[in-house]
Amino acid sequence: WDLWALRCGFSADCECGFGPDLRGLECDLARNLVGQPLVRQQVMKGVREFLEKQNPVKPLVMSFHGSTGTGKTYVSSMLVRYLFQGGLQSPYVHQFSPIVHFPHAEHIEQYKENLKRWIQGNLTNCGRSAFLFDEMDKMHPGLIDVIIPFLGPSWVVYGNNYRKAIFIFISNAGGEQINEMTLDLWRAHKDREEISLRDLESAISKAVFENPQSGFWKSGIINEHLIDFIVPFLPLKHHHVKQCVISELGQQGLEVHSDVVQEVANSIPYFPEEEKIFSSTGCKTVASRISFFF
Ligand SMILES: Nc1ncnc2c1ncn2[C@@H]1O[C@H](COP(=O)(O)OP(=O)(O)OP(=O)(O)O)[C@@H](O)[C@H]1O
Repeated sequence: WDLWALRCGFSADCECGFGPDLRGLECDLARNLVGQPLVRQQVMKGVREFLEKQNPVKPLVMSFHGSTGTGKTYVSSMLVRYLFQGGLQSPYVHQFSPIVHFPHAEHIEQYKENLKRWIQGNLTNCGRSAFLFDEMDKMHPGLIDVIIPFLGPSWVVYGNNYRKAIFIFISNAGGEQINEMTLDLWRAHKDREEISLRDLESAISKAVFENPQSGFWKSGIINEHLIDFIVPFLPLKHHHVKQCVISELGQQGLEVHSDVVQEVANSIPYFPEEEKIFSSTGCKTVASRISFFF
């Protein structure tokens, strides 16, 4: 018996390699995701509520927003790892990156057709599929709206029930607004974690909808409220970066020396220019920087 067989043993859904381990996900997020309490809360709420329903009324649609290196890709891959056998390598988990899949603006009509067919084909193959759309801010505006029929509550689309699917959008759009609001809170001597989810959600929706550079520009996905959970990733502070350094040292099998931890964290740029409170690159460059200090 391997662990996966045990996890799947009693679940009818497991035929698509789908065997959710929500406890594992919750533990991993609590242990390893640094400085993102809203993310933990929103992701767990979203996935739990969705999976509790035998017959969900619509697919689960989550949109991750935040500036670079704050953990969006990290959380999305962790999430699919606890849902699908093989995680990102599962044949039922599909990733799209505009630079790779939709590079030329002049081919947008062809991309629309391909994307619609691709989603439809994969959902026909397995209703429990997951679709990850990376770098939504680099997506040509208008393209993403072809998937609207798959995101809503319709019973059937093109003859199939697609309401068990999971869609995740990832983007830097809205990151500036999140950082600005977090900074305002800091300036008001309030805790970073006191930030209001509701205020963030509306600032992010407005920012992505009104920005012509965003894949969600004037998108029906925003207008028709098809996103169930907007997940804001807050900028990380110096002590969060130190935690990333410690966990990266552990992963690389290196000894944790407090002076190295401090030096790596100090070597990263912080904003605003004067006060240097939040990391400009989150934890993104931590892994590559460690080698400079050994
Ligand atoms: N909040 C966090 N907690 C723990 N580790 C983190 C966190 N944020 C980032 N990291 C570390 O930094 C690496 C890079 O982060 P990640 O790729 O998730 O950033 P991102 O938000 O997707 O950035 P980008 O917008 O540039 O794609 C991760 O693989 C992880 O090791």
